[in-house]
Amino acid sequence: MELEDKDLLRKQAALFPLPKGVKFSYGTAGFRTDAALLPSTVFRMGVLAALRSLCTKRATGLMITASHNPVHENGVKLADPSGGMLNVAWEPYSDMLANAPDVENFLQIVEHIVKRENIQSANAASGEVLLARDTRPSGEALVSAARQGVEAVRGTVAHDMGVLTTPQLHWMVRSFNNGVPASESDYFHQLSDSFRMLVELWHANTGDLTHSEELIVDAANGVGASKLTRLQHLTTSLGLQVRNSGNEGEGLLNDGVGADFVQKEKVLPHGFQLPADVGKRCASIDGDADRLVYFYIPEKHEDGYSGPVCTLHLLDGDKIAAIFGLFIIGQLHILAGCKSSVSDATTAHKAVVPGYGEVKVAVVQTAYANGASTNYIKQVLGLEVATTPTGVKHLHKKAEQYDIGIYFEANGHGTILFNEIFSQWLQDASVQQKEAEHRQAAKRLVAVNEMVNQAVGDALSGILMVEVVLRYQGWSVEQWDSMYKDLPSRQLKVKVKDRAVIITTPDETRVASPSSLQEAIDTEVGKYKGGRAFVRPSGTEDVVRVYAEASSQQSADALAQAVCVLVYHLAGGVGPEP
Ligand SMILES: CC(=O)N[C@H]1[C@@H](OP(=O)(O)O)O[C@H](CO)[C@@H](O)[C@@H]1O
Ligand SMILES: [Mg+2]
Repeated sequence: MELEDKDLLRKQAALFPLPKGVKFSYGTAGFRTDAALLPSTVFRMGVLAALRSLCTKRATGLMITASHNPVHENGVKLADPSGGMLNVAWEPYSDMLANAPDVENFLQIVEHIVKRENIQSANAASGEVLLARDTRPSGEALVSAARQGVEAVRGTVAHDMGVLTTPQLHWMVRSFNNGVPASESDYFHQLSDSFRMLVELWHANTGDLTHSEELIVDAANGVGASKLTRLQHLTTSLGLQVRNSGNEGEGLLNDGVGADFVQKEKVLPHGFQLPADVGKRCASIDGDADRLVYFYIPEKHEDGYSGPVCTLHLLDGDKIAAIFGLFIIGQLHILAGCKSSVSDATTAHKAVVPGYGEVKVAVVQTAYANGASTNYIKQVLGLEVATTPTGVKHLHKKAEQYDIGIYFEANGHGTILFNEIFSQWLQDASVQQKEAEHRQAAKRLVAVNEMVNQAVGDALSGILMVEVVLRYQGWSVEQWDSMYKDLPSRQLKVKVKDRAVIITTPDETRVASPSSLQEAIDTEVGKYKGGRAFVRPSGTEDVVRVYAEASSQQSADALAQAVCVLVYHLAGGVGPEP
């Protein structure tokens, strides 16, 4: 690095001293903590985003959000030039920079990165970083810290894209680097145009539009609310009612609302009532609108269990993956000339499409996927299921290995990826195929590729896709729910002194250390019919997560509770015994 570059960095970095006694970790999805502790981290991530841009000679992204965490927290995530998450090989740099104790140490790490990645210093503006934030009050000051970080690296400029959802920023980075229109308004038009196209193409299908009721969306009092409203203005045939918009009197961001709350607690979010909302099709998105789950309040409870679980029926990321898989395989069958229709998935098998060959399709899940979804996707849809560790960066990478990769975490974060060669083939097929039916199936898949965010999981495009498939199927939310019945499950958290003492196997289903903990879990699981349980340290919260499945809800609850007690005793629990 040249002397003047160093001087500029040194001067700017001195404005953002590291808070005392805090250790930062990039974790599953970027840094998250109390907003007051973050200016130095965000400044330093601005520097890293700039270096990554100079290194790749393409734009990168920096998002200020703490997703589903409470409103006083904030965080920072970086987007790679592809629009995906920061390249994992660069994650160690982010940890090193964020924890550098003083300015000189920070400069040394920057120099190390510059040297190792062979980054040439630039005079003209050759690096670009797109910045955005969610609606948190601390966001504006943190974007300013990020901008100062970006611009402390000579040769890079920051573009403040304003208040956006996380997936919008990722989409913009990807589009910008692909040289296609990349503004927020382009995003909305791309989504709404492809939705309209899919609705038009539905008329050619055998499905019947039996539900015309509007969808009610819990927007977590977050950034997704205003974006959904905007989307709805452009997409008139999408009946939508947005609740928990963050308007006065509607409550705080993520407080008893949003996809994370609904999926983990399985209770109704604020703003939804009995009996007024019984039977309605509802959805929840999270604080930065990258997660989506659906739910409804059933007319009556069939299982007689009076725990909190009965309050709503949840259609989580697994069920979204299942309905997406059903649609995709249905269209591929049309292209392959199979007789089975979209609504007859029982005959599903590998799709061999004339002119292309076998289309490789898979659903990618994590250990948190409900066992019943995995069985359904494999056995009924006939699709391959691949498994990765927690965190969309892992799922996304795996999904890229297929012609069509559908990935979802149970919590509702996921999307459908199309590989470039296959998507080009589909575009050609949509005009060149001899049969009108085949051209239409190809057109539908082209529209899905356009509509569903190719950079990251996106609750807005996810809603459009679910609504399209429900129309094609002529299904109500209850009919969708009945694709398969979830195995009863329970997810809990345990506080321990240092969650890093728990080391899991790469697939996260077993504890490698301390080994006494895995032995104790095995013994406990053995007591329950159809039992399954695993624990892992969270990458976003200071807790150990416990997951359990069993043949009844009472058993799943009891198994999860028993495993919590084991973690508490064998991995250094703090506070009262769970
Ligand atoms: C069990 C669970 O839901 N874990 C979530 C959560 O990660 P943890 O590492 O479990 O805290 O937040 C991640 C980021 O949003 C998300 O990708 C992941 O699925
Ligand atoms: Mg989120």
